[in-house]
Amino acid sequence: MAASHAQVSEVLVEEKSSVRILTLSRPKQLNALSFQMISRLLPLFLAYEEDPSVKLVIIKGQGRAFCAGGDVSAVARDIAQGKWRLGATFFSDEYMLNYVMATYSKPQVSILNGIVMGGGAGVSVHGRFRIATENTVFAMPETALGLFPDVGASYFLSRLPGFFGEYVGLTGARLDGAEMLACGLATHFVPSTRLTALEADLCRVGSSDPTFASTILDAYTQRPHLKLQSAYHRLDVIDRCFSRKTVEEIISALEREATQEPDDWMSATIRALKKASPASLKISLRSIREGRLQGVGQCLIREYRMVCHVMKGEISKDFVEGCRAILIDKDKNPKWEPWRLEDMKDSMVEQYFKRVDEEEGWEDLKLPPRKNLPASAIAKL
Ligand SMILES: CC(C)(COP(=O)(O)OP(=O)(O)OC[C@H]1O[C@@H](n2cnc3c(N)ncnc32)[C@H](O)[C@@H]1OP(=O)(O)O)[C@@H](O)C(=O)NCCC(=O)NCCSC(=O)/C=C/c1ccc(O)cc1
Repeated sequence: MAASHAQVSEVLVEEKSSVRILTLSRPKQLNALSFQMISRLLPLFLAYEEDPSVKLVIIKGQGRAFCAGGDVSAVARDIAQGKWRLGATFFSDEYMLNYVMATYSKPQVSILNGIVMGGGAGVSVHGRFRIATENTVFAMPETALGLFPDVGASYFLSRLPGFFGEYVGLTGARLDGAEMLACGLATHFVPSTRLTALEADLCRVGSSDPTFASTILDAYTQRPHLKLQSAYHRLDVIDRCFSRKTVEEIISALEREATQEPDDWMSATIRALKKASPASLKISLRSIREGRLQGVGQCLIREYRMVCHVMKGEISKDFVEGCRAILIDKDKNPKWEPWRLEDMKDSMVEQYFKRVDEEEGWEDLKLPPRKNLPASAIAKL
């Protein structure tokens, strides 16, 4: 099927010898992923995998963002009009793309020279090489939006050192390029002034064996210093608090630490948790914990069940409320339901992890078979 005008104009394609460069191009919306973008990226990635003349794929963003996430406002509109199944189609295609990237047989180089949030992490972190710069701002902000870290985040967050993934996923904390590199979300750090030269060098790669791209990237990478206030210096406190079994225990542990040694980081962390959707916090914690024991495909299948429940809104309607408060009315004052953590009962959390089976025609996410993959194609974190 021919690509539509929106598909073509929102993802720019350049062919440079054996390399394909894909540029996410909705700069005014910070390259938020539209349905058209996802449905263009997926067939392109599949075609490049089949094409022996393609050895490497570069993905980057136009303007000040790599990608600020899925286009939340479009989906919130659909849900408000009772069309949550349209959103489900968006997610199934998006997760499919995440899975293809996580199991991709050729190196994907993602250039993260700006904002990387939510769905933006999903189209980069699963790939082989992730290049951070001094402009990178990474976050998984979903709990502030009534959602949960999806796009395979329960896989990649649960693989971060200690309980850093729980910290990043529950609080929506922002990480800079140095922090992304330190925790493993990025594989390299390259100053933005060197990106043009790096891209030109990568275009000379003649093999899809990742060691060739790796040698080029190693020549450009730097070891940036973590800033003094970096959360990555707090791994001991993060592990002590975010390893707790429940969200309530995590907050109590942080509050105990704060009475002993109050500081700005501790207050900001507690504040972020208290402002987030209680329903989101509880399902996110369980999702990351389950992710620790699952492969990337299993994580995506489980997240798809969860996101369909979120969109159906039969347990909580926090996603529509979060979009209203953050992106539409921008009053930053969501009225969560339930409002208190203790009112989000285990039995309610449990429902998000079940099949949506009473729904006519609803099916679990079916991931495409991935055959004859080289050892380097396994999930990368
Ligand atoms: C911190 C940001 C990234 C930058 O702030 P800023 O520098 O002050 O810039 P603006 O907030 O003015 O953003 C510029 C424009 O981009 C738009 N935008 C900025 N992110 C977006 C965006 N994810 N979407 C749709 N317009 C956006 C934003 O609405 C605005 O549009 P406009 O008011 O018309 O100028 C800020 O935009 C922000 O918090 N964005 C939302 C980040 C976020 O929550 N990302 C989504 C995580 S959840 C996710 O990825 C999955 C979502 C999803 C859920 C269900 C689905 O079915 C499909 C997808």
